[in-house]
Amino acid sequence: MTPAFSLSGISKRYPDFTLQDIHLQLPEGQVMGLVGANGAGKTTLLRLLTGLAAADAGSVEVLGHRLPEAQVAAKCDIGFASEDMRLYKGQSLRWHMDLVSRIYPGWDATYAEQLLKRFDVRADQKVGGFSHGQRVKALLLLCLARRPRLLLLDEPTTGLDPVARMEVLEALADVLRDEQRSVLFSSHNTHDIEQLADSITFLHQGRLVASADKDRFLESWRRVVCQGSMPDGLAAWPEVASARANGSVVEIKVRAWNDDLPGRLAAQGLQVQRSDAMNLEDIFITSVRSGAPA
Ligand SMILES: Nc1ncnc2c1ncn2[C@@H]1O[C@H](COP(=O)(O)OP(=O)(O)OP(=O)(O)O)[C@@H](O)[C@H]1O
Repeated sequence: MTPAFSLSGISKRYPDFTLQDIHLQLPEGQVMGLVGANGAGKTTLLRLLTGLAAADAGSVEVLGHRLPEAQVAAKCDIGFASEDMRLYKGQSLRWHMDLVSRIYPGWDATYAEQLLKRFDVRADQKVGGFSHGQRVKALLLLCLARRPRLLLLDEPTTGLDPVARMEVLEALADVLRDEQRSVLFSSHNTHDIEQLADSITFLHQGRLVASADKDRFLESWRRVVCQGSMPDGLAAWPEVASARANGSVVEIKVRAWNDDLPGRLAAQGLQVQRSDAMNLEDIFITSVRSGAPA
């Protein structure tokens, strides 16, 4: 089956930043969450997939189309929504809907009307008067109602109040019931990613440091509580992302749990008392602070 996208050996250089040697594929029908700190390169990666930026090295294929050569064909099947996209302030949302429906043959007018109701935005209002949340919803509506095969969403829920956020997440979950549609979305909200994504891709300073099935990724991380005193060199173990002592309790955050770890810790005088799952937010913060691969 043709993947929704395939990036192979991609590099993109800016004066103060390089996205380096990215190899990444999204199988069709899957949802990938893109996680990374500010400036990690998430938007750059999304822009490469839309053809808005060109790679300096490597190859980009979207829905079987090679970019930038076949970007016109690819763009018919890609829906991209990003906060910095411009709408015509003096025109209504209805005007934008008519415009997009004339350009894209896949426009689903019935679905567009449903989204208007669900998002509670007025089609006859000029978009220049929209609040931030209404603008985000308008952009998503224009993107979703085209029924693109690949949705690329840059921070789709940033700045939304909890109710609006839930509406947007529910609309996305609806889209995802159709198994032919694939989604890559970046978010600082790790809860959204945990809720929607099948897989998680972690960028750190322009490098891809992890990309894995969500459940496997979450299972590999553990917060381990031990009794004893901190052995020398523990923080340098490859699977240890952080280690700190508080009296005779040592808390270790482990990025690659394996069953022989308790035995190896015991050999260093540490008795494992508990090992708990970690949520994505905790994993994200621990990885960024440790500055090391997830
Ligand atoms: N057109 C450009 N010219 C020069 N530098 C750029 C350009 N676009 C992005 N960069 C730089 O590339 C780096 C990565 O930016 P990018 O927007 O991809 O990060 P991000 O992970 O999306 O960040 P955020 O979470 O803050 O949105 C930043 O240091 C940014 O300044």
